[in-house]
Amino acid sequence: MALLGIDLGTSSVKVVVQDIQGHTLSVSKADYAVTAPQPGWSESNPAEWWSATIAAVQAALARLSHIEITAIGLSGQMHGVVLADEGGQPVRVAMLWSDTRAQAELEQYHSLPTFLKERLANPLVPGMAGPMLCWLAKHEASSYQKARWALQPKDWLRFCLTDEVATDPSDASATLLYDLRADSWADDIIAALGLNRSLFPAIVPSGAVAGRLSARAAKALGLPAELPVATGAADTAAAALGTGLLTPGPIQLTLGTGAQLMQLSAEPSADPRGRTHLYRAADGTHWYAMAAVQNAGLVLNWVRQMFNASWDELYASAASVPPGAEGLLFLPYLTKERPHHTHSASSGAFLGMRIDHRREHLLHAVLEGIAFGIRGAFEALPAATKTSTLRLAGGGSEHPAWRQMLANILNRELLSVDTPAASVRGAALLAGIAGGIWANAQETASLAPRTSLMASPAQEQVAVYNCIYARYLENINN
Ligand SMILES: Nc1ncnc2c1ncn2[C@@H]1O[C@H](COP(=O)(O)OP(=O)(O)O)[C@@H](O)[C@H]1O
Ligand SMILES: O=C(CO)[C@@H](O)[C@H](O)COP(=O)(O)O
Repeated sequence: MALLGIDLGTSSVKVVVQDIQGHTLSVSKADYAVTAPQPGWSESNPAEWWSATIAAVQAALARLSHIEITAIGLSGQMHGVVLADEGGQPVRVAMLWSDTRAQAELEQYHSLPTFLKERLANPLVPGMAGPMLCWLAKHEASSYQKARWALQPKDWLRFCLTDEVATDPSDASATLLYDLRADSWADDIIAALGLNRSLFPAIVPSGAVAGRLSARAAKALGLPAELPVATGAADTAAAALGTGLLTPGPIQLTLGTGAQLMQLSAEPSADPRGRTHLYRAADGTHWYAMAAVQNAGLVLNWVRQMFNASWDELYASAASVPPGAEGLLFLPYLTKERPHHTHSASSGAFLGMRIDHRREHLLHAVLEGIAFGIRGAFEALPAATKTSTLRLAGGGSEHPAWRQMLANILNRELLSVDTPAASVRGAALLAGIAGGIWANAQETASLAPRTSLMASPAQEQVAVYNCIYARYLENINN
């Protein structure tokens, strides 16, 4: 008996086959493109998601012989929107969380009555399904009208697997179309924005069976038809479940194309300063506060392309150049950042460049700039000052020199969670709940991966970084 987890990330799809004791039997991944056809736009082609999923599932299964998959679970990048027709065909490419074209449409949100805005319990940012649908309705009315469904990425993928449409609370709550108190689509807000309510699917618990693998999808993946497919969860929520984070307290930092700092809460308490998000967790009982960083791995991807640098070269610069890159400071605002600070730079910059700076200074400064951005987000979480340790997860957290830089800049101990990919492990656990292995998320607690100390802040560097961080804050506030 084994479980199949699929995580539809921003840069790649990850697949895991896991046994019911929580051991990883096989992993695979397949990449796809994120494109920016115009400044501020961020899109992916769902057809590439589907072909990458087929390739990754086939590759994961090919490494195993005689494996019997009991159920499939999903997780995925959050906030974006796929407009699909009745049969699930996308009517245009997907718009992603890093897309900022709907900035002007936020005005529609700002003009909602306060009692309605309060139900959203979240800061208003453009890269969420709600504002992006307002943009589509206004600027691409033909696609908007052709659409039968407006889906989050992993919900579209499940549609391909099962021919059934659904979403779950963790993804629905991250659309700016959800009432966090009532735990349902915010019908009156959807109506006030002039959006069509019937675009949004039923909300089904993350660990419920949302459909069964269709004969067509089964043939493509090389699996038996009729396997139960769990509704699944948003990637940050799935990462908490996958790392065994099932109670309020610890703060977890997930580094991927974006970076997220999250902490579970027992109550749906919105951030009164409007700096951090509040969403539903994957366990069906908690909420979580999240400070999300747009400019994390996507800036690493950009700098690698610009400088034609390998991952090793990029990370080697963390140790080969002294803290502060000898006066060079990078502001990582390549896309509009989420509102952790009252002000933030509206574009990226290298500041303090001199003739003696070499390529590795630029690479090093980029790593530092991203880490300063993560520190800003961390400090926006109300519990940050009480926390001396952070749990670290995600595909962008693997290099020791980068982890050490993060520990020094955040001035926190970093714990590693012993799992190759947290979100996809969460997806596999949700498959287990849908498949009847566990009754609920709490029952997976005994499978939690081990944590161990991975990096401690070096105090002499912490002091240096505190000064450079002050310079960073001054510059982003200008
Ligand atoms: N050595 C590395 N190989 C691949 N990606 C890396 C590496 N180091 C950092 N990254 C970053 O991590 C991201 C991939 O992490 P992952 O958790 O798979 O993200 P996602 O879910 O966004 O696809 C990439 O966008 C990249 O910026
Ligand atoms: O935007 C957020 C959270 O607000 C991310 O959770 C995205 O969902 C992307 O995650 P990765 O694909 O970078 O892991």
